[in-house]
Amino acid sequence: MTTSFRIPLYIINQKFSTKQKGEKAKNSFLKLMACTKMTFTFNFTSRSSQCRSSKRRASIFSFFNANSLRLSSHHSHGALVFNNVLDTRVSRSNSKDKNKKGGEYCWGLDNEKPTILVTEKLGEAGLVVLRELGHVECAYGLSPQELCSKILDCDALIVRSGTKVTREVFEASKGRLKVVGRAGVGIDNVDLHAATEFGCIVVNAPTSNTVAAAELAIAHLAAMARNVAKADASMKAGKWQRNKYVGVSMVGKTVAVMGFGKVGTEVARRAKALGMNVIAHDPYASSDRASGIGVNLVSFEEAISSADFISLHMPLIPSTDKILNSSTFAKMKKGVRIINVARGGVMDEDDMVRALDDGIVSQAALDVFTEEPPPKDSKLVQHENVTLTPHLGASTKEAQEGVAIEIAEAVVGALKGQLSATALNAPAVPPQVVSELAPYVVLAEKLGRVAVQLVSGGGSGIKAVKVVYRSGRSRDDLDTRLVRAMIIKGIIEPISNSVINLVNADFTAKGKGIHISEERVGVESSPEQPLDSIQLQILNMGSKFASAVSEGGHISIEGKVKYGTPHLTCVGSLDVDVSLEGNLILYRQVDQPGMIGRVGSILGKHNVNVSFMSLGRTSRRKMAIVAIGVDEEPNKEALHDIGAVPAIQEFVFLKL
Ligand SMILES: NC(=O)c1ccc[n+]([C@@H]2O[C@H](COP(=O)([O-])OP(=O)(O)OC[C@H]3O[C@@H](n4cnc5c(N)ncnc54)[C@H](O)[C@@H]3O)[C@@H](O)[C@H]2O)c1
Ligand SMILES: O=C(O)[C@H](O)COP(=O)(O)O
Repeated sequence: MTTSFRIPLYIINQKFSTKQKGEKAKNSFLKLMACTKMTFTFNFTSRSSQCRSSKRRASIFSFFNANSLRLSSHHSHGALVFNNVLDTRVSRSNSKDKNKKGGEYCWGLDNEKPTILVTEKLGEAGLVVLRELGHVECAYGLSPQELCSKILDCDALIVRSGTKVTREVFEASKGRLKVVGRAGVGIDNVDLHAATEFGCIVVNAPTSNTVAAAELAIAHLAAMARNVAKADASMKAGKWQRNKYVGVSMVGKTVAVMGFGKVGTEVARRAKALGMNVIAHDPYASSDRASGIGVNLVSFEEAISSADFISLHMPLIPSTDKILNSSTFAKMKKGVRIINVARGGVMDEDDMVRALDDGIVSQAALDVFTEEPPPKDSKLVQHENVTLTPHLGASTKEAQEGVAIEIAEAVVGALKGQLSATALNAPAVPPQVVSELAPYVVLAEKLGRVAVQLVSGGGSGIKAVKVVYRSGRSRDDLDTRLVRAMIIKGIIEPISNSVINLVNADFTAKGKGIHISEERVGVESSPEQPLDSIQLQILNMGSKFASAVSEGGHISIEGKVKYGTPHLTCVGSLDVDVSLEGNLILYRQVDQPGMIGRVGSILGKHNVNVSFMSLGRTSRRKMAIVAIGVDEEPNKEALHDIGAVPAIQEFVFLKL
């Protein structure tokens, strides 16, 4: 059931700052209806239980909180600060709602619902979440060519393990694809590198199928030990072969869990409960965590050579590709039994057939294969000592319901510009960090834009950028990744056709040969605010506005956040104070009376509205830098007239 209610908001320069949840959160919203200025529409879906819908309401509420969402009557500023990070927008809706009064806004991407393509079966609960936000198209069994042609019209793609999301898919999307959601854990079918390059965030659903996969591993282990599948087939063939299918006991046997992550840990717990001696190998797991559940972490060699059963639970990555091969099989105990519910690629399947034929491996139980489905005549598939399931590890009703919701919420969050905790190619920035850095993110991008326009001959030759953060916070209490990404966006976007976001910022800067260095300078300021100022230096480049070059010889500008808005506070070595909004004229003049009136009247004559003005000077009647904010872009004649004022020695017009 979907309930929909409209929440008018009147929130000016004020943060939501409550931790209320559920009904309380709803009531808070409703109270705000009393002082309506604008109408915002949110759809809350009430699923199986009240708890679920409360959770959803609370999550939307915390979304506001997390993004320091301040909606003012200027709708352009109503766009979430975070839009700058992943490039989604909250914009004026084309709603045909007859009851609407005044401007109505709703979540959306440039006035349109996003299109979400689902290429493999996804639980209905997930589809419901997705449909709240966008158009959902389920198209199963697409060929690579069909996927490439469809992707052009899609903002998000949701896959399981059966869809190969290759570089070609990202290329074909021509930048429209903003998020790939993997409804499950393994992302070996997604070209992460290409996704990052194209600024597409990849999220997965890592937790919901853990138990299902562990249960299948244990089911395979027990069924293999007791010949369940073979005995079943034999009986169905009309036989009664009690002596032929004598199995082996599990109690007291050693099982080596290879990969002590989420699934491996759950397998270990269950194997312990079966009375098995559990050892594990995982180069990255902590021995404390292992010993906490009675598991001994051992080396790879020890694990494979001492185990009666080996259960594989590592990801398929270059270092695990064919990690089981003829040389490792040779080190195993004769008669070892192997279970693989991880990925087919972690073992060499031809070598496995040989190890089975040689009796090194007495039995294998496999859920995953190098090629899925494997060829029908595969020797491995046909081997009498191999038991198979068609990649069913995650296939329980419960896991699929959980995975569907988990991935749908991650994809919806990413489409709204939120960073997902399960993002695989973007830094996981905690919501509170996003929240407090929100105004600095805007400042950072504006500083980048200003700086690049000050470079003479365009900014394409920029090779080195230095960012100096002044902060009253302790050294390890400042996460600059968001801010750095937005500086890169500000510098690169005006001089290229790249679209930069948090996913691809560092990658793009590197690709363009721009080295970004960062420095932290401790200052006496309230640790409440994460940053006192951001200074941006473009190194080793000439400037078209010589006054922007600092004593150190670099183009240098500095900015601060004041009253929640970004301000330019220093150009070169001179202090100014202008709000970074609209467009900016910077000029250097001889400090003398009448200059402000003179320039002001030129702008007035050309119908250019001045929004603010600031002057910084070396000393009385010497030299001054003036920054003038203008709402409109002055025409050539106006700029010429300003340049012709005798006391103005140089000037530059900057678009923010
Ligand atoms: N068959 C299925 O349907 C199914 C279901 C869920 C997960 N899986 C697969 O199971 C595997 C594990 O999933 P998870 O959720 O536990 O992932 P996870 O990331 O929680 O755990 C993987 C573990 O492997 C470890 N590892 C990395 N390199 C290793 C190496 N060389 N040797 C040993 N360990 C190594 C990692 O440190 C990590 O602890 C993945 O391949 C996943 O795709 C399959
Ligand atoms: O990595 C996973 O999550 C599992 O292999 C499940 O894959 P599936 O979604 O294709 O069932």
